[in-house]
Amino acid sequence: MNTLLRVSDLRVRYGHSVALSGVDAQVGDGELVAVAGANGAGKSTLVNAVAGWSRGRATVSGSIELGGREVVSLPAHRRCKLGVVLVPEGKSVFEQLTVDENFRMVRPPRHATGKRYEIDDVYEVFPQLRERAHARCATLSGGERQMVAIGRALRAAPRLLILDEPSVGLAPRLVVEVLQHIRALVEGGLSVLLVEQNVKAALEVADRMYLLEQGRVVGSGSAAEMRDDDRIVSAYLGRLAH
Ligand SMILES: Nc1ncnc2c1ncn2[C@@H]1O[C@H](COP(=O)(O)OP(=O)(O)OP(=O)(O)O)[C@@H](O)[C@H]1O
Repeated sequence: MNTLLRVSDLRVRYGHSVALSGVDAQVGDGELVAVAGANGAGKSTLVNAVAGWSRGRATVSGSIELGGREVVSLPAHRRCKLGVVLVPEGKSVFEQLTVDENFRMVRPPRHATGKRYEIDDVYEVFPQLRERAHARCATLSGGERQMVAIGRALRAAPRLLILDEPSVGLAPRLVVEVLQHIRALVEGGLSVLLVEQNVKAALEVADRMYLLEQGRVVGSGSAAEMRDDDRIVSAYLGRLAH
């Protein structure tokens, strides 16, 4: 499998406070890689750094390669044109606009290298949104809103889709549904980097997982290996559940 994203020795500081130190991580073509860790472990900092976003004054060093090209010093909009598309945590939809209007607002970059999703293609991915095409997003369920957010990201022709906690605030049934939609996109060839608090659900769909603790990768492996990792079992799965 070709490596699409290669993060090497990534360090991120907010002022004097170190949020990530020496992080190495990869995402292969057509791979779903999850990132897990406790609150404050550095998950959002990692995916924001990959996308070139920052919620504050972050100092980033190290290497971030996309398809062999160094992108660490490129601004977010240039990375987006190269196919790095981030859906941040929270509501990334325009609530007062309809589903259709949300999709129409996003056009793929002219020289997009990722797969282009026309609006009809997005409705193929999320059939239930077709029925709600003319509904204002404010009237949708949390799960549907998350699908709109992902649909908007697909419209930007991603090569690497980055999702920061897409299941936050969703009922368990919807968590599974949203994650299954994400898995289906990966089966279609997309590469996904997924931050997910619900580690059990993430391990059902991910190919591999990184575990972050205090800004460092303390464990990584295939979903099967991580299901047996003592830290994952004790912190997220529970001995009995296991
Ligand atoms: N803009 C900022 N300015 C200063 N410190 C920050 C900033 N953003 C994050 N941090 C700090 O960096 C560390 C990593 O935060 P981050 O949000 O990446 O963790 P996380 O694993 O995504 O946590 P959560 O699950 O709570 O979202 C934390 O100690 C946090 O307080």
